[in-house]
Amino acid sequence: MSKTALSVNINKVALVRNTRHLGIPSVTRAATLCLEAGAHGITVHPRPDERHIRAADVPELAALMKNWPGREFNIEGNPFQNLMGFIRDVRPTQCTFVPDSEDQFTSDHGWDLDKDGERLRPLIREAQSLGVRVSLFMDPQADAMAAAKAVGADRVELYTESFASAFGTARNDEVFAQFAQAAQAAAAIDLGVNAGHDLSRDNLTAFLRACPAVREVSIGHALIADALELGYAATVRDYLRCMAEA
Ligand SMILES: CC(=O)[C@@H](O)[C@H](O)COP(=O)(O)O
Ligand SMILES: NCC(=O)COP(=O)(O)O
Repeated sequence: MSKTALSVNINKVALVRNTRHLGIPSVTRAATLCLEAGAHGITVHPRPDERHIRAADVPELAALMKNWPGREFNIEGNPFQNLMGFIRDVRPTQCTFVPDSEDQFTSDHGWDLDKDGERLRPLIREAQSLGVRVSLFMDPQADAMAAAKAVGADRVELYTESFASAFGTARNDEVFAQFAQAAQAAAAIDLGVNAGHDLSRDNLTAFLRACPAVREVSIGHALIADALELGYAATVRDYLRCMAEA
């Protein structure tokens, strides 16, 4: 069994649902099937434009998660936009602060803490005072980990797109080393490390071998694409197998 938790991001289930007014596929049913198959948590990123997860999904998922003690609900978003309202209302296990603009195509960079650290600090403290763990979405820069710790974060989430796109290419080793160094720098100062973005069945085992200290991976796009072919249960079990092989 892997030491790392798998949190399934179900944004893309909502994306398909939103193209009709029929309520299918259901995000709560998707979450239930993933949890039944052994996923350790569920992640959503309710963007202000509600292109996939809608505000109304969040309390429904929070209520569902109460039936799964020990499993984690992670809400991602920008705390200067709509995220803090969700945190105050449903108090998830974890929130991940992401510096996306309102119309961002998808997340594509981590925080610049020189610029935003001081305005994040009170929001981090507020979330923690509500019992919510705070993770900061960060680029894989070892020298930025101390600043994440200094503003009060419990964890960082390393933005893994560059890992996924370098995987198996000439840049493979250089980028692996960059992630390993960032994860080690965080662990050395007792800052928990999560990771996510474009992780898949192809690159997940290699990622966790390079960064064994990672506490949680959140995976959505590739996992839901696999689930269209294999079903949620077989897909989740296969991701857990990839993690166990690391
Ligand atoms: C924070 C992050 O890494 C994202 O992967 C995100 O949650 C995905 O967002 P979309 O599903 O809207 O692309
Ligand atoms: N935090 C990353 C996440 O939740 C899912 O990212 P992706 O697998 O959809 O790229």
